[in-house]
Amino acid sequence: MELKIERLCKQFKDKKAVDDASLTLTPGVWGLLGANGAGKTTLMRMIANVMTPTRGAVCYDGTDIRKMGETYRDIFGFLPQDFGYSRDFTVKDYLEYVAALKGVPARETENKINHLLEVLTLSDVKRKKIAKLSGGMKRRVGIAQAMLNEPKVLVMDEPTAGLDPGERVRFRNFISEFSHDRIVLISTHIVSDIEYIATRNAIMKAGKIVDIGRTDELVRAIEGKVWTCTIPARDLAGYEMRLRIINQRSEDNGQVSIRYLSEKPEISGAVTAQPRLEDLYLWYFPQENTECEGNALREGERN
Ligand SMILES: Nc1ncnc2c1ncn2[C@@H]1O[C@H](COP(=O)(O)OP(=O)(O)OP(=O)(O)O)[C@@H](O)[C@H]1O
Repeated sequence: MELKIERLCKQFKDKKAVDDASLTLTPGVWGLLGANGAGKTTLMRMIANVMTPTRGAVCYDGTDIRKMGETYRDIFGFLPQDFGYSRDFTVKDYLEYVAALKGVPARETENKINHLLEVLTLSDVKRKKIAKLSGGMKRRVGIAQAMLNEPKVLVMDEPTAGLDPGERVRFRNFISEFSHDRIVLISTHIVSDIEYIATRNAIMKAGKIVDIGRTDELVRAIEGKVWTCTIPARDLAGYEMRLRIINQRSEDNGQVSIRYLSEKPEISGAVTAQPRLEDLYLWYFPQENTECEGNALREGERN
């Protein structure tokens, strides 16, 4: 099974949102990484067949998805950045409605919904209106609707946005299991969410796919460029001006341990560290601030 993205382009007036992107997705979890505006959402919408490419094609096992019609809908699941629902829908009503739209056989619907509600810890709110749920719960309802038809190809745009650390860990385990024999494409700003589960990654910059590979292959590009050391806290501001500091942690005695990207050690006593996907991301996108939920989770997981 493969989903082949062939020289895909999307032009919005004078903006090339996706520029000649080619990528062959095979079973497993794929991370789609890119800064804001890189073109991830536009690419995913074309893969979901809800946006027409200006040029190029997406082919599922050799057939253009635009020619597949309902057959593609049956094997495809999509979590858009904002999924639409009527304000009056309860979680259960909404999932039943989506199941019917997706042609899930009526006799299987209840079991499938209950299973997803349980795994996504939504069982307690199944009779609540979606509009009244927290952001993280709404996101999980979105994940459930995308997975109702047990899709062969599952595309999720920022699925972990708004999930708390525990929910993210459960999500990752669930997706890892689910991805066996299926293609799962996930875009996220929380790099650590992808790092743990992605079989492969595609990196997108200014509409182009600039790198594709397994995490260990990709991070080889910055081998010897990630450093760690401990410095006096009072010197931190000075180093922040000169170095690309990825992470910092206050230690006892007014010290701070830092992790930074540099061609050379720059600070005496610094040692090289094993590069991670987040380091690579910051190498590609130096202006991005990844000081977000993902870092908090990673620190917790290290301890
Ligand atoms: N309908 C549209 N009309 C005009 N420009 C658009 C449209 N949709 C997206 N763009 C532009 O295309 C570029 C890529 O946008 P896109 O939303 O695909 O990026 P992204 O990587 O998903 O970013 P984010 O992470 O912020 O969602 C951006 O410059 C965006 O402003």
